[in-house]
Amino acid sequence: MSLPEKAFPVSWDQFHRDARALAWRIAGMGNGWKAIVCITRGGLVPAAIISRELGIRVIETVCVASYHDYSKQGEIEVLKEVHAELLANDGENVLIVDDLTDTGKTAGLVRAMLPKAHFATVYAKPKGRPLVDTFVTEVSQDTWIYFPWDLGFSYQEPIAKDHAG
Ligand SMILES: O=P(O)(O)OC[C@H]1O[C@H](OP(=O)(O)OP(=O)(O)O)[C@H](O)[C@@H]1O
Ligand code: HPA
Ligand SMILES: [Mg+2]
Repeated sequence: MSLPEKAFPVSWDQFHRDARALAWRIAGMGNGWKAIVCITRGGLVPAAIISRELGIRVIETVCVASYHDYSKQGEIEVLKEVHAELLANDGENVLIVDDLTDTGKTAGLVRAMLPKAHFATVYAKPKGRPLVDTFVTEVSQDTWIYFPWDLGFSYQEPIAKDHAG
């Protein structure tokens, strides 16, 4: 992946609102969820917010890592699988939660484990979008989303400084 051109920084407040908006969308689909499977680590924060909003108290993890270096995707590694009990019935009534889908590789991998689960992310880029069922905000493929847990305060160059046209 080449270095993304645009930056989309997200504050805690904005992330909380967007994750809650995702919970509202999922709430409209009924309340038969038997568990959330969150994709660590990014899925942990939206899973906590959705769990609180929808009263889903069984939370499982699938531990996946692929971006070892900032913005560079390596081999996807599954560090921990989903518990066998949730794999039964192909993940029916299971809600998979992640912070975003980018190339869709992570979503594709986890979807294959739980083909009947509902896949929800807060943000989606065009390549990953077809792999998720519900999301809140789409950002372009050449944008890097900066999550509040990765950020500190720093000076920002004006957008027009190096931007021709
Ligand atoms: O659609 P993709 O191109 O597969 O990228 C999306 C995945 O990348 C990030 O996770 P990452 O592997 O960086 O691990 P992390 O959640 O621990 O930060 C993000 O949280 C998604 O899970
Ligand atoms: N932001 C943060 N983590 C990511 C992204 C992104 O845009 N794409 C894949 N992992
Ligand atoms: Mg992740």
